[in-house]
Amino acid sequence: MKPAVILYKKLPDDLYARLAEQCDVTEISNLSPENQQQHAEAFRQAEGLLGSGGKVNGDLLAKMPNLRVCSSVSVGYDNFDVEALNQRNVVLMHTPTVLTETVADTMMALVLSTARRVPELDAWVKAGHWQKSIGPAQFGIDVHHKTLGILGMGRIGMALAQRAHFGFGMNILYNARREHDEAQTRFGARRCDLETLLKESDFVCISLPLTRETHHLIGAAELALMKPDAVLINAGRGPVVDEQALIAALQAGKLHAAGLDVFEQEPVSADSPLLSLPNVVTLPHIGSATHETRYGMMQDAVENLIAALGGSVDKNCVNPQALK
Ligand SMILES: NC(=O)C1=CN([C@@H]2O[C@H](COP(=O)(O)OP(=O)(O)OC[C@H]3O[C@@H](n4cnc5c(N)ncnc54)[C@H](OP(=O)(O)O)[C@@H]3O)[C@@H](O)[C@H]2O)C=CC1
Ligand SMILES: O=CC(=O)O
Repeated sequence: MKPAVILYKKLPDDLYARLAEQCDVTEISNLSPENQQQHAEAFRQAEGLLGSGGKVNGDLLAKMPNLRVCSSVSVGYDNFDVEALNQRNVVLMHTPTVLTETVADTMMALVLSTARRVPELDAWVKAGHWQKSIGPAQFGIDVHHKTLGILGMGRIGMALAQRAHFGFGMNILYNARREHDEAQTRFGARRCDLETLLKESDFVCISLPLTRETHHLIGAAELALMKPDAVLINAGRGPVVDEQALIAALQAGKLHAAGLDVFEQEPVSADSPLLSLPNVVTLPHIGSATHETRYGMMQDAVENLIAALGGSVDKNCVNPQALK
């Protein structure tokens, strides 16, 4: 008999067919309480869960007594209560690697668009303000040969360092829990403490996961350490930055600009002051959102689920120790 799975994400037809060949699929739009109630029996039967967005915690696990594998279409897994999964011996699979280069591209796009004011000046031209030669009021700041500080020198941090070092001749600083020799060898990157990185960087780029340790890691005190002409880029998770403190720092002119792909609340509220600050570039959490990469993530998530249901967790597994 095929294992029963709940699918809470729309898949392309070919990937759906691949999943349905191996599993008995119940497809729902999301993990809302209404869907959980309406499909209570499917949740009770399910051995697998595949999708992205929505909390997977003790409450949901209580409704899924047969669950063995969760497969997330994301690399970040802060939506999952990993301790609760471990207690229940539920394996969690995710999609690192396939999205790394694309997310680094997004971060570099935020670096360039904040520094050179691309969205702001695009709106200015389209509004008909370009009536004569531009002057200092339209100038930006250089990116090349500046110092780029990376918080979280993992897969994405390394791919960003590669772009910044080889493409833009930038000096690289980083902060991570451990030394990354490869970053030193390939990009001449220097590991430093958070305070030094914030004080010395022209661009502070966050590619950290959201954990108890990283929640509000960047608050008012940390923002105050940054140079007044520095730029903050966040493509990790919104709550790594205390958003109210960031708004206050930007409104007080203590930072040059910010480039944000992630927010404390997503979608960001339409009345957030971040949306009316001209020196803030906002994106709707599109780090990995290209056709090719999103397809690759969904493909990996399907294969991860099938492999883990079959007892194989050799790659892309967050908690292999949970396998019984
Ligand atoms: N905006 C978007 O669309 C996307 C956002 N992301 C976010 O990016 C995150 C990183 O992804 P990825 O690079 O693949 O993950 P990795 O696990 O490869 O890298 C994470 C890095 O963060 C560091 N880190 C973790 N906790 C701390 C801490 N407390 N203090 C200092 N450093 C810490 C790790 O340090 P060490 O090396 O020492 O272990 C590691 O260098 C994801 O978790 C997700 O939240 C990912 C994809 C898309
Ligand atoms: O935010 C996206 C992810 O893959 O994590």
